[in-house]
Order: sequence, then structure tokens, then C-alpha cells
Amino acid sequence: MALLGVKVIELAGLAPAPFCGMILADFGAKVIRVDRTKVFSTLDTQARGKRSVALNLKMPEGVALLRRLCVQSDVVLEPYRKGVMEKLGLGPSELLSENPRLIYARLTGYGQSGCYASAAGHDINYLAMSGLLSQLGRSGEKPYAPLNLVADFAGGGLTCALGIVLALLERTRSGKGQIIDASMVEGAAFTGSFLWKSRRLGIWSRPRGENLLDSGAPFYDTYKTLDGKYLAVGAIETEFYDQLLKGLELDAGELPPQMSFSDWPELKQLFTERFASKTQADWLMIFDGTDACVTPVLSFDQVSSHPHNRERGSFMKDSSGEEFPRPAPILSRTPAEPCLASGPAVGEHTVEVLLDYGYTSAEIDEMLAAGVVQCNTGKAKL
Ligand SMILES: C[C@H](CCC[C@@H](C)[C@H]1CC[C@H]2[C@@H]3[C@H](O)C[C@@H]4C[C@H](O)CC[C@]4(C)[C@H]3C[C@H](O)[C@]12C)C(=O)SCCNC(=O)CCNC(=O)[C@H](O)C(C)(C)COP(=O)(O)OP(=O)(O)OC[C@H]1O[C@@H](n2cnc3c(N)ncnc32)[C@H](O)[C@@H]1OP(=O)(O)O
Repeated sequence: MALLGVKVIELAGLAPAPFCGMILADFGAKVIRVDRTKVFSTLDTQARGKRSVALNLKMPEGVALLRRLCVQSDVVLEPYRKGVMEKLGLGPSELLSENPRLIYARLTGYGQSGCYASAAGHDINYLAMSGLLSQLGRSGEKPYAPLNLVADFAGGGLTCALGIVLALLERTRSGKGQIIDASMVEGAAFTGSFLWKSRRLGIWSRPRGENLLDSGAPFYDTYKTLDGKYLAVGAIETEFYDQLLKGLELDAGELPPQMSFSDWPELKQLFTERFASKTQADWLMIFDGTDACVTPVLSFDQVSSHPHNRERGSFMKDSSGEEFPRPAPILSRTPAEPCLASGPAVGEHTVEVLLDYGYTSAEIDEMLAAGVVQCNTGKAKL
């Protein structure tokens, strides 16, 4: 696997950092999640392939232990509010002076500077601050956050993973680690670069929900079918739009031009009525094999059995039979090999990891007795 041999210390966080760690683990890195002590269950659903150490960072011995783990690691990933790591004596200046090859990834909402840097927040706040949220939503409605996908995951976890891989690559030339300041506001905004750069084309100049790709255009939206299911339509280019009209049995000559914004509401009404006249299966019979860009809106229960996804093996099952998306993208020689076992219980691997990192059994027993670390062998997870 591409990241074989890379050792990562991930300090337990909410959603973006666990995702980042899971990406690295899927592609072969050895990831250790550092959990708190006196916590017996975890809601971390993105712990695949990781080991867990439960460690009390409020004790100096716990801090010393984490420093020792970082000396022998390639990456430390921290998801805390600005200043938390420094307060613990675990800031970049300490850790990088002890291990100059360390990649110190800081995944926060607002970044390490600026007047919001220390403020609490969640995906919706970061999305709002990126400018993107103002563009999302249907006409006449308030802005709508598409789950926590954009800031937490695309702009946060995934972007941070890219930063880590770039820093690892650069380190092969310089031999030096560096600090990654991954702000979810900036990661989300960067993900939205297309919107920024295409503004002057005039395709976003109308109010929210009335533009080309934001559900304003009749040929780029979802439609309900006779049986209460949905279809996604993305027929932007003229040649594909023509095929859409053909499938809908509409005559282009009797309709306003495709790009006549002012006629879109009327066209959308017409499309809505047409799509509501047949079942989803009927429409798929009509459109499958054409370039009309019409696909079913699949539920989580349906995705893996759709012939296309099934043929590519796009979804996998873990050892408990639960489905999950195969890690993407596919590398031809060194693809990801996600662990199929369930994620670790809090502190499940404390002893194993400390032995790996050179602690003796006597030292570990002493730390267990003092409450510096905790080992939980049971699989207490919700
Ligand atoms: C929208 C998403 C979040 C979605 C996540 C949801 C899936 C879950 C969120 C809440 C959950 C529910 C809730 O818990 C209630 C129920 C509980 C029940 O058990 C289950 C059902 C629940 C309904 C439960 C269900 C789900 O799990 C939830 C709904 C996001 O946007 S995530 C992105 C968030 N933002 C960031 O990550 C940006 C960077 N981080 C921050 O800004 C802050 O960390 C944050 C997130 C604002 C939290 O601030 P907080 O004040 O809590 O922490 P920090 O200031 O960062 O300080 C950390 C302190 O912890 C100490 N510490 C850390 N490790 C250790 C250790 N090993 N030992 C000892 N101490 C430790 C550290 O020293 C800091 O201490 P101080 O405060 O003293 O400095």
C-alpha cells in the first residue's frame, strides 16, 4: 500500500480528523488514535484499521509519553482548539525540536491565526465563513448545509490528508518535517475554487437556487417519478439536452431555448409533470444507454447492488456485514486495503502500542497503576 511504513499519531477528535486518519490507514499507514482515559465508549465511526491508546494528557507523565510516541512517528494529527497543544507542552516547537522530521498537522475550523482562531464551531459555521453556504439552497429558501460533507470532510479531513501526503513527499527531498495549518474554512473555500473562478462567466449571477447548477436549471435537478422515487438529471450540453427532450417526448421547436433563464420555471414545471407520469424503472428503460445524463437517485440500501457499482466493486462489506464505500481513488499497483475488522475500543491497544514503542512491561504497569494510561480489552463501543 502507498503509505506503508508511515506512522501516525491521531489525537481523538469529532469528525474531520478521524476521517483524515482513516484515509491514511486505508492506504497503509499505521495509525494510533490517542483517546482519553476514563472514557469507556467511543462514537468514532471512522476508526477502521487504527489502534487505540488511552492516555491522560492532563498528567505530565502522559505528556511525556505522547512526546516519546511523536519522536518515533512521522505524523501527528491534532484536532483541538488553537492553543490547546501549546498549553499541554505539545506545541510544534517542542515536538519538532525533538523530531525534526515530524509532520505536525493541525486540523481546525478557523486555522491558527485570525480573530476567530480560538472560537468553537462546527461544519455549518466553517461553510458559512467560506462563502459557499450563501450559494447553497433552493430558490426563495434560506441557505441549506448539505450535511457536514463540505467543510468537515472535503475541506477538512480530505484536504488535511492531502497536506500530510504532500509534506511526506517533500520530506523525501528535504529530510524535514513541517507544520500543516488546515483550516476548514479555507479547505471548503478551496474546494469551491470553481465557483470563485467561474463567477465572471455569469453563471452564478442570479439569486441562490436560480442558477445553472444550484437547482435553478430544469435540466440540472431531481425529479419525482410516478412511484414516488427520484431521478437525477444533469443534461447540460446541448447534445445531451436534446437526448433528454427526446426521452421526455418533448419537441425542442415548441420549447423556449435551453439557456433562457426566464423560461426555466415554466420548463421545470413541464419536466416535473412529464417525470411524474412514469415510474423510475420506466424512465430508466428509456434513458439507459443514452447520453441524456439521467440516473436513479439511489438509497444507501440500493447503491451496492446497482449493476454499475456492483461491476466495479465500489462498495465493500466489513466483518460484521456492514457496507461501506471502497476507499478512493484506486491505485493500480498499490491500492488501499481497508481493514475489515471493527474499529478499536478506547484503549484496546495501549499495552501493545507501548511495547512497540520501546516501553518495558514494568514501565507500562507503573503507568497503568498511576492512571497515566488505561487498557481496555473489552469492545465497549456504541
Ligand atoms: C458537525 C460536526 C460534528 C458532528 C459530530 C457528531 C457525530 C457528534 C457531536 C456531538 C455528539 C453528540 C453529543 O456528544 C451528545 C450525545 C452523547 C451520547 O453519548 C451519544 C449521542 C449524542 C447526541 C452525540 C451524538 C454524536 O456523536 C454527536 C452528534 C463537526 O463539525 S466536527 C468539527 C468540529 N470542529 C473542529 O474539530 C475544529 C477544531 N476543534 C475545535 O474547535 C474544538 O476542539 C471543538 C470541536 C469546538 C471542541 O471544543 P472543546 O472545548 O470541547 O475542546 P478543545 O478546546 O479543543 O480542548 C480539548 C480539551 O481536551 C483535553 N484533552 C484532549 N485529549 C485529552 C486526553 N487524552 N487526556 C486529557 N485531556 C485531553 C485538552 O487538553 C483540552 O483541555 P482544555 O479545555 O482544558 O484545554
